[in-house]
Amino acid sequence: MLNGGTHTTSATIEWAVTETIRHPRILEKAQQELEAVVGLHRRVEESDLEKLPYLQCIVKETLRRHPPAPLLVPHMSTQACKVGGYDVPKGTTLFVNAYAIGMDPSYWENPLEFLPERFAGTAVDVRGQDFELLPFGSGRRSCPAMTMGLKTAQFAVSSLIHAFDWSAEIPRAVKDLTIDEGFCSLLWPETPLLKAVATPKLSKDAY
Ligand code: HEM
Repeated sequence: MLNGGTHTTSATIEWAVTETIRHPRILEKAQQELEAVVGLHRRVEESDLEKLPYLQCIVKETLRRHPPAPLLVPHMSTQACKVGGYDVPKGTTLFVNAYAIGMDPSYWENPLEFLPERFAGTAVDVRGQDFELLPFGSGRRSCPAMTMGLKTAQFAVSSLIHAFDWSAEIPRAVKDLTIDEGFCSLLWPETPLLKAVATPKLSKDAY
């Protein structure tokens, strides 16, 4: 429970903040939404999250582009079945490649691109009902804490980009920042992605 809940959530937060800082256009759009909903005189509260659709798109896109558990956890077939024309005997260990599903160009246009807008105005969600996007798995053994994971990630990401302006530390240019992925059952940033510089942007009494 502790392992499954901590690294998955922290990887989501790290990827989301990194992608947002790498794309100044996305950072600016998210900050505009936050300023309109929350303002500059207090910090984000949990009750604000549902009023932040663009922020929700950023977290969804993060879970598509960098799913923290790209192969979910191993499953086992409880009975013999056929999948995609292949016979799967009872008792077979099965891996679901959620990473490949989220990158499938027949479902996702320009899948390598980090583009939160692709979720605007669509009903596609991350909760296991839409099979083109399965960062939490699906069915009986899907993540039992997906709501908690989502809310925690949304809260942390929105708090960080609302309370601070972000820039990448000179001399590394923003465009050169690597997003190489490391994999050891979970999908991690291969190298520390950013030495980011945070500049407070709220009124002093908000901190
Ligand atoms: C963004 C955050 C999270 C992501 C992306 C995530 C993802 C996943 C995935 C992919 C699975 C396996 C599903 C499958 O194989 O079908 C899983 C299972 C699980 N997760 Fe999460 N998770 C997150 C947060 C959490 C949190 C916060 C907790 C606990 C507080 C948690 C507890 C668990 C547990 C206990 C299981 C095993 C369920 C079972 O075997 O029946 N997860 N999670």
